[in-house]
Amino acid sequence: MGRLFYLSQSLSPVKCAHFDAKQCLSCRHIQTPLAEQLTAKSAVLRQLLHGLPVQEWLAPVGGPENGFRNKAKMVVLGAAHQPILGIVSPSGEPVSLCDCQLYPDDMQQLLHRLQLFVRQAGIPPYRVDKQKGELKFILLTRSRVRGEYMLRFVLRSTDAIARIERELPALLSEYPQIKVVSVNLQPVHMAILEGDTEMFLTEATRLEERFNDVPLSIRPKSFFQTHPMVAEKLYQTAREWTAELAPQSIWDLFCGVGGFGLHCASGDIALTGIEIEPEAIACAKQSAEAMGLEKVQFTALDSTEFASGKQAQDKPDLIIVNPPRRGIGQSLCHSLSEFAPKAILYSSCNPHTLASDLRQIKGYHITKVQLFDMFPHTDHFEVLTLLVKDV
Ligand SMILES: C[S@@+](CC[C@H](N)C(=O)[O-])C[C@H]1O[C@@H](n2cnc3c(N)ncnc32)[C@H](O)[C@@H]1O
Ligand code: SF4
Repeated sequence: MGRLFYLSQSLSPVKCAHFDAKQCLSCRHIQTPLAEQLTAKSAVLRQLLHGLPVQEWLAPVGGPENGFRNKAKMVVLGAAHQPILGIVSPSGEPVSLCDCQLYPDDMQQLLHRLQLFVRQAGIPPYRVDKQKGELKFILLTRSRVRGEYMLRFVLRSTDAIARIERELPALLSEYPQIKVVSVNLQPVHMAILEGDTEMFLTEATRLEERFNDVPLSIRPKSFFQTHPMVAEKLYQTAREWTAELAPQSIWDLFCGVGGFGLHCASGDIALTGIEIEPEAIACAKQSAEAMGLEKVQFTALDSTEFASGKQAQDKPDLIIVNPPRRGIGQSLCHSLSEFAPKAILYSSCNPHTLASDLRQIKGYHITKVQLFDMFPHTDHFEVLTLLVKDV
């Protein structure tokens, strides 16, 4: 593999007091310098793709070692008079992670302020053991381009909404960069993070983001990449590889809010984006409109059904797939082999399912593989792979 490419170089490990105290073990490799982590990830990837001929291994792409993460999912713990936003440690104690260094400084500051907000509003944290209390999680997402926030309260019932609304004006005047506030109702006593009902407490319902020159939107239920700096490079790379192929038409399957397709499309290229979550599709449509793209169609559908259904008759030159961790599976691998587009661009956050899917797609050879370090300090990473049809 070529030289590592970093936005910032670091040879010494990052220190995290919570990790050292065994309070939070999420970053299991945080004591290893980032460059070494990436070398180890590259070795894992090579091992998993062993036996698959790869023409070119490109240099892995990394970012800064902290301050990169745009999304915080905080469990609300403690009591109404002393709430804690964080996690339950492996030894069972509540730990505040408002100072987690993965978040930018301004986000850490806001998390501390939100801890105070919960206290001032007097909202009782939900107690899993007693099945009592109201506030389960606080979800905070930051748009990098504008430094703006989407704040979501996950509540057991509507009982605490009046208390949130009472304290909200003071919070919003102190933090005008909070643009979207909503309540998500999750009434079930289960480990799931959020429920179906979303109630907005602000007029705005989406956060504006921009990667490279592409405007993107973040809505409560739309998937969005959590490492903007590396995601931006991932999309840009997909765009450059696509330009070399000069396709007339593209499918972007599992398109989310459209990041890949919108980077790769242009006025001349027809783009079809397919995604299961309607909120994400609404965002993608809005971005396409803002970009003035006309030959674009985004539809909320199951990707596998779409690819195996009648609508699949107009076969594209390029199919982009960016599935969840489970991969695309046998049926979609089969459909891709049958459609036989000129090329397939597969971006994966799980190299295990990627390796098994690649072995099931027939009639293609892998021309490029590049690792993107989207999840520093963990075992996870993103991989972009280009498959070109055999002649
Ligand atoms: C890893 S995310 C990628 C999203 C997008 N490509 C991006 O770059 O942000 C996977 C996406 O697949 C969507 N998804 C999950 N199952 C799906 C299915 N069966 N058909 C279509 N989309 C699905 C999820 O909602 C999610 O938006
Ligand atoms: S998630 Fe934050 S607090 Fe936990 S180990 Fe990583 S850096 Fe430390």
